[in-house]
Amino acid sequence: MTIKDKTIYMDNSATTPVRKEVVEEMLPYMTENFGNPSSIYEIGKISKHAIDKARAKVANALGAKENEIYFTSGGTESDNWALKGTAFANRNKGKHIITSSIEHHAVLHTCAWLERQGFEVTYLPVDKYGMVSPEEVKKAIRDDTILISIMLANNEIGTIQPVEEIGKIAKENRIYFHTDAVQAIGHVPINVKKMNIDLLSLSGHKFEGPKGCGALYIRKGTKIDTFLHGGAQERKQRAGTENVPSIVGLGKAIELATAEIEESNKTLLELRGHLIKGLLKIPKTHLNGHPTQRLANNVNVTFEYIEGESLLLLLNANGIFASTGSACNSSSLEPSHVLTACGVPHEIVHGSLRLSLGRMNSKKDVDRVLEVLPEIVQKLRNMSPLTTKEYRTI
Ligand SMILES: Cc1ncc(COP(=O)(O)O)c(C=O)c1O
Ligand code: FES
Repeated sequence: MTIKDKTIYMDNSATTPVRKEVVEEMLPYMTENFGNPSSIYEIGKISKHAIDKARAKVANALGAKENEIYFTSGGTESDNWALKGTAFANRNKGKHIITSSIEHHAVLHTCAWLERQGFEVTYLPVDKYGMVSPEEVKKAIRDDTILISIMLANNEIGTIQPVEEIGKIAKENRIYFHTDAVQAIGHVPINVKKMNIDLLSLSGHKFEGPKGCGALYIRKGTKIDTFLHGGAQERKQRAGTENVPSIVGLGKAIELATAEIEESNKTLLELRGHLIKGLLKIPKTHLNGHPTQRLANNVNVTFEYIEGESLLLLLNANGIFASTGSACNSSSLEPSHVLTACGVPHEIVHGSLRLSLGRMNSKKDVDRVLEVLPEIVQKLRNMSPLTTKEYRTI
């Protein structure tokens, strides 16, 4: 399906379109510069040089050194590598890991697997805004804690965690600190040194780069096992012929996204404010996530009495693309683990809607959503047996 002029894409937390400037940089690496970066002849060297350039751009965006950046196949691989790699490399020191109950499944399912391998995991609760308390992190630390993994920003509700404080606690206790920054790139300024981050995951397709390409920052000196075994690529840490075009694209995308953070947040905050204000005019509607400590592009609301999936179908029929929660969850009928952890009551958790804004969205799009949504919500409420009399129009 192509995105036609009249459709409105408001699911930028699921993925983003690849930006024109990024595509242009990528193209030569799919055509004339197709060499294998491990080859020593000219077109091989061109590819190798392009990867080095992209690595420098990622390092620059994070305040890291170039030799601390490793390219991967995306956020999921980076999270898996960070957690499994540090857990096994440090198991002589301990077997305890601390994380939160609202992490992405790339972290939560990896933790569950690690538990089956004999590690022990503490899943910290969050407050009603989805915030992890640094005090709770401190209290959860044991003598055998080897890793703390807390995401920078949540993919469903956009809550931004006090990562700098948590990083400081980890450092004081000589525990490795990993953060999943997949949703934060291009929205939250990052400096891994200042924030005391030892490992950081990112993914190209969330900031107008290509899909299937990401990176893991590993602070120099971190004890971590190799995740993919094979050839000597990525300084022998991550085997496999590099995805050169995508790496080049990721480099360009992170460069642009980081340079434009301030300007982009200013625009997005205005749109977000307008959207939230309009949505909360619909009766029995609640904002999920933190009122201020949230990603500038994230809106997540719950409408009482209705069911998110039907809402999405009717929005889709009106050319509006959105999500009920996280992308992978939309095919399962399980209630969102994030909203559940925030204490959203079971009866209404299914009535949630995530609208995530992007550079393509304008005030006109927001106005259109605000024109269409109240009617859809009312239509569904009229159909639902749960709706009380005062919220029905027929
Ligand atoms: C917070 C977070 N972590 C990890 C991932 C997984 O990234 P990828 O799709 O690149 O595997 C996502 C994507 O949905 C995400 O939002
Ligand atoms: S499993 Fe992918 S969004 Fe949760």
